[in-house]
Amino acid sequence: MSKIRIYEYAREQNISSKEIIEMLKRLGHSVANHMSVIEESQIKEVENYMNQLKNGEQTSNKQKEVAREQTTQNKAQKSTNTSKGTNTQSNNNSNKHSNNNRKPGNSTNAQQKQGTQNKASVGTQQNKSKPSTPSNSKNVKSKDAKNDEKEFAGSKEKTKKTKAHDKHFNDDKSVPANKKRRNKIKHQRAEAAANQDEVSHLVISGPITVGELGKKLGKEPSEIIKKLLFLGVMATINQELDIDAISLIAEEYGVTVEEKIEVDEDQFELFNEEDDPATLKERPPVVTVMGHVDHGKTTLLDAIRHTSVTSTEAGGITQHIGAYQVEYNEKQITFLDTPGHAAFTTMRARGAQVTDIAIIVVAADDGVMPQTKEAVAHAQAAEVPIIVAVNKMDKEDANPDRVKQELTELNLVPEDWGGDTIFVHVSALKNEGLDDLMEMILLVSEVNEYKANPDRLALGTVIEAELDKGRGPVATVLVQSGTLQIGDSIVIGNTYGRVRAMVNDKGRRVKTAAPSMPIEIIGMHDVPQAGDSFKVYEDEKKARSISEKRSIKQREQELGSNAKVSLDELFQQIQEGEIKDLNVIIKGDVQGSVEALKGSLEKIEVEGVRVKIILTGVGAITEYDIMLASASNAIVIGFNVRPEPNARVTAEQEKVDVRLHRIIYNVIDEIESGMRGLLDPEYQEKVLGTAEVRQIFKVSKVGTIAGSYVTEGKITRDSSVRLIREGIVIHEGKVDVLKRFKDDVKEVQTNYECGITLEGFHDIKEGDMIEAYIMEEIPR
Ligand SMILES: Nc1nc2c(ncn2[C@@H]2O[C@H](COP(=O)(O)OP(=O)(O)OP(=O)(O)O)[C@@H](O)[C@H]2O)c(=O)[nH]1
Repeated sequence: MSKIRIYEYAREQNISSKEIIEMLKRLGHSVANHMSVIEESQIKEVENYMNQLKNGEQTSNKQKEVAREQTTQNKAQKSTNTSKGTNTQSNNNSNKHSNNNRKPGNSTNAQQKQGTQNKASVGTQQNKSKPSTPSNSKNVKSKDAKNDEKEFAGSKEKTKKTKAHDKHFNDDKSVPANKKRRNKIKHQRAEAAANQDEVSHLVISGPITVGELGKKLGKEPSEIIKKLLFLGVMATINQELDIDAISLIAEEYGVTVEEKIEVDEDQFELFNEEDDPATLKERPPVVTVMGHVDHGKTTLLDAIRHTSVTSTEAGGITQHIGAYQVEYNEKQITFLDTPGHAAFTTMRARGAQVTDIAIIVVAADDGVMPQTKEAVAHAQAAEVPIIVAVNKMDKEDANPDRVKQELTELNLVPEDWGGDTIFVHVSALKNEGLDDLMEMILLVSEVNEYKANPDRLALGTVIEAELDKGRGPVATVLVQSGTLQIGDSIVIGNTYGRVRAMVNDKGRRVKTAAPSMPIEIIGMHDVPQAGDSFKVYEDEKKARSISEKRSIKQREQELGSNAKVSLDELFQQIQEGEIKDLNVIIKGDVQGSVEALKGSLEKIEVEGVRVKIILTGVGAITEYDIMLASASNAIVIGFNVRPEPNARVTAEQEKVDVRLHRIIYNVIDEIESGMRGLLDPEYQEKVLGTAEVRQIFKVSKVGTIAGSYVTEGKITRDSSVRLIREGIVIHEGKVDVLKRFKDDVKEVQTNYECGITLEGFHDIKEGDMIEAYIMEEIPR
């Protein structure tokens, strides 16, 4: 064994990779992550370090022997306990005792193996293990704090030699041993008492580092580190401790800890301000209509609007904004008239859920089509109730049973077939079945009791927004809670302003907008984006400061974070418990391969993580696929297909991991490796550019020359290329010759024409796209 990756070594040693990384860092080696390779010499250093720690602990354990004897009986008794609560209480004891016979630092694994017995130990490094409850911790302290105080005294002698009072202790060699000990304890108590005067109660609002905790407790960080070590946690001064670890450490100093959950005022979309149930009033349901192209969405929405208009206010059918309300049986229903997918994808990707009910329109003469499947996937991913409108029932070849059959395969089982999905037969063209549909919407909404508090400052979501030449930034928003009023100071996305005017869906100016009401507003300083949240504040100054904070935060996030799942980080996220289902979207060239891939991927299960396929489809990867992936935290697999150009841009913006393959085995291997943390992340593909084949020249000795036009980036002589026909990869290989006019050239930039021949491949056609790429090493 000369070179080995950290996670492999960690596995061998039964220690977490994090702990090994931590040790290496302390030893002055810079390592990137669990995939980093370590040398044999480094391993030796780590082993020495572990031995030192082990010996150190054993020495201090000896010092504790007397104290331990007192608790031996307890231990024996406790080790036979099986109830979780009791074991939790014994946690500190068992931890310390087990320090005798295990390597330091392997606490995490050891704890995991011991099951609940050690579960409540300070799971700081993993940050996920459940804490002991405060009452348990108190019990821990009653017996163990005293031991720890002694042990702590021992450690202090070692770590704080330079401090004056400790020097005095150590130098005091003439004093007899017993007296020395007595002095020490006295000193310790005095110090503890002094500290208690200083601090007896801490208010913490989230994780803090070891150093910060030391400061708050008036203790040296090294003391805290030592204490953590005895609790089985290796920590550095800059390591963050969770609230449970903080409580345990603080309690050892007799300090109580209170966790104050600070609400990040500017991140208002992230938390729900709970309204008192008594203040909640019924609100109209918000409905989105989705379906395959030409299955009749627009006709259906028009018919619904018309029904409502003719029954309530003749004449005013002009729709001004992308959402409207209709009245039926004296109840209001809000319809979002944005392209169905956008309502789900763009908004969900931003964390906004505006739709209560999804209507999936399927033409009875055509059945389930690719966009029907997509629509169903979006609605299912958003977990909203679905009503199926089987449209075009007036047509002779209408076959509603086929629709039912096909939708059953997507887990939408009709009620009359024993399922719970409502199917309504309609003809949007002939205005038939609309009453049924409206009644079903009201029924679903009655069952789900959609409610909001109208008597508060409003909050909601932007449906669409634009810059109007005359009026400035204009946004159509949906009020989701509270009542929006003219003059309100509003933060909307990253901009703010004062609501100067509001126009409703009938084009009328209004002064207030209640929950579920779509409204067009003007008065913002900038144009927000669809899916942005808005919130009203008491005054404009506050709104302005909140919006500034939001802008800064967003910029920081854009710069530094990648919160989405990527295969490279998957293993880490699985280990940290962030992922249980790996959501995957598969797009492929033919249905057969998509199905085969789906079947194989669903069989993979690693460390309790399953692959969950949320959408499959045939054809190029579209922007909608990317937005769905972004909204559902999924990765996208393209099998023999490529992303459309705007999909590629969106994937970069949304930081969606798109994996493109031509061999099923490679896909399976890659996903499985990612899940096991074995992915080799050293190389990644970088697309250089794309050229469109505009003319074909067949030359007898040369073969097919593709007269091409570089539409994006550049094509280089030494790049690898893919030939793409209608979104499907026909060939992968190398450029043979690259020419501008008669000259061989090294590269051709955007907006230039060129002649390209491919190595060993001549079946090029006009309209094909040539994508050039290189394999690039990922900097570590
Ligand atoms: N026979 C019949 N035709 C219908 C019905 N509903 C819609 N159509 C026709 O189907 C065609 C497509 O309808 P649209 O409402 O434009 O379909 P869509 O789903 O909105 O289509 P896109 O907006 O392009 O996505 C039009 O010619 C409609 O007249 C129906 O109930 N019966």
